[in-house]
Amino acid sequence: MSETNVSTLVELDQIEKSFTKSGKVLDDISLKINQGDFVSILGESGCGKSTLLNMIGGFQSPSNGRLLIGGKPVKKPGRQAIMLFQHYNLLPWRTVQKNVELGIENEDLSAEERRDRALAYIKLVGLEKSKEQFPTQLSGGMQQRVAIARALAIKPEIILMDEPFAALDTFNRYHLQDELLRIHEQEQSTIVLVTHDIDEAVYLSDRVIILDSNPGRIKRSVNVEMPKPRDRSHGDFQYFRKTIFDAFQFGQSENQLDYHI
Ligand SMILES: Nc1ncnc2c1ncn2[C@@H]1O[C@H](COP(=O)(O)OP(=O)(O)OP(=O)(O)O)[C@@H](O)[C@H]1O
Repeated sequence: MSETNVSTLVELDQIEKSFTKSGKVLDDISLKINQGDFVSILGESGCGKSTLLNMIGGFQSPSNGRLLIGGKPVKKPGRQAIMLFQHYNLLPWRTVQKNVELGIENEDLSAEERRDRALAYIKLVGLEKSKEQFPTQLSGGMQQRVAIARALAIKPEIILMDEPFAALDTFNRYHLQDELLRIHEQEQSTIVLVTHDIDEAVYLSDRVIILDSNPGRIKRSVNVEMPKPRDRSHGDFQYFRKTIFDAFQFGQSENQLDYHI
């Protein structure tokens, strides 16, 4: 295998993951993610997408293989990779401002520096007017924006997203996808997104990794070579959707598919 170069942020080399009860869940996963990449992982339910994300985040260890972030083995969760979930995990008794400050309370910052940094990311996600509100006063889309601001304030090297927009209605989901693209461009973040939504993967990603099941292996990697922001009605967009859809359809009857297209 080649040496990790400057732009490679995450490197998985022949990763396997087995659980005592479930047996081998992931097999022979080799993948490089460059700094600033937006990579989506698509696959059937239970194929190991969350397990893969958890390993990159240091929440679980590979059974075999090598997993490096910035050239160093991932041994435990840390600030290098932050996970965002479908449920926003905000503290209901804290305001937006205080929720965003939460992740940086252990950092060596004065109260003013902490407040200013949190506020900068609250502004970035367009919630400045809501900074003194509590989570229950916000829509689901706004709560997810708070969670995104909280993750960004930590300045992680990589943001891991496990179906972050699945709980939102279509309108809010499209809106948040556009926000995420803007943030990705502005912050040059590295993002790994697990999704069931082919349209979402094509709209957002530089690369879509399609996993097989039992055990989860990389079936196909598709580079979505289209400028952003993307037009969902463009022929090239349809082409990438179809390419990915066909990769799933192979060997399956249509009624087994559980994907939004
Ligand atoms: N801690 C664990 N102990 C035992 N088995 C586990 C554990 N975590 C995950 N698994 C098993 O590993 C397999 C992959 O689970 P995982 O949650 O990674 O799949 P997924 O692709 O994210 O699924 P979904 O799309 O439904 O969220 C499943 O069979 C699951 O039961």
